[in-house]
Amino acid sequence: MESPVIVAIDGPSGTGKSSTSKAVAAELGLSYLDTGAQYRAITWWMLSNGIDVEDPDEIALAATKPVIISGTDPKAPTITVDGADASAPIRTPEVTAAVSAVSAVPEVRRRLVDAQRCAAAHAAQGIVVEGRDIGTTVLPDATLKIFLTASAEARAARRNGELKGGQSMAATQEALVRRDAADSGRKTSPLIKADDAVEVDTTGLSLDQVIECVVTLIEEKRAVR
Ligand SMILES: Nc1ncnc2c1ncn2[C@@H]1O[C@H](COP(=O)(O)OP(=O)(O)O)[C@@H](O)[C@H]1O
Ligand SMILES: Nc1ccn([C@@H]2O[C@H](COP(=O)(O)OP(=O)(O)O)[C@@H](O)[C@H]2O)c(=O)n1
Repeated sequence: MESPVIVAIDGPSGTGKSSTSKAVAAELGLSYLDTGAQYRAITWWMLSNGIDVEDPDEIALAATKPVIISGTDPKAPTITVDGADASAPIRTPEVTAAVSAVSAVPEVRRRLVDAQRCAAAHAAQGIVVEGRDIGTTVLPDATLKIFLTASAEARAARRNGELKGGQSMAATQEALVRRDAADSGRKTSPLIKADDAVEVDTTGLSLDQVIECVVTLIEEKRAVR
């Protein structure tokens, strides 16, 4: 019996991790886990409960309090916090501005990484897990590791497209680069390409081309197992 395929897709903001991961998982009948949504969810809980997100000690003390549950159907992924749907509030600018600080706290990472590994272990058909540290820390033995990249300009343009012009391109790019730096520069599980990850620069590619590329890489891996 072939063991389930485990795919790790990491990379900075706006490279296409979520869009690609969901589409690839749906096409191949795999589960899907958005680990960024989990970090956003715990950040939203902290903000909603008056935790000072500039105080790592206060964050650490509260790290295990919220119950965070991710649904892994790529066609309809879900995330709840203490039983309530959190899919909308976790995408607000307030959460986006605070998530890197909360995510840098080891106690936060420890509880979420345990949950991520558990989800991967229970995905009978296999799973695509996207984030910042999946290939390096969460699932180092993944069947295939992809590291998506793109120019800061392309990523800002894509993000701005999503924000429906809520802020200038320059402001979006500046916020993106700042968060990338925070994620890459932190001590615990920094954003970095795993040595055995396949890098895909998506700058000049359409989303469909990226999806096709990743599906092909997975099928090639499966063929030699
Ligand atoms: N290669 C691409 N070309 C054009 N648009 C893209 C590409 N990849 C993703 N997008 C779009 O950019 C936005 C951000 O993509 P997303 O998958 O959320 O990136 P990430 O999860 O890496 O932040 C979405 O609107 C998505 O449809
Ligand atoms: N595996 C992960 C995933 C996200 N994160 C943190 O969560 C934030 C939001 O992740 P996200 O994937 O929702 O962000 P985008 O790439 O969609 O902009 C990141 O900027 C990181 O600070 C992390 O630390 N580790």
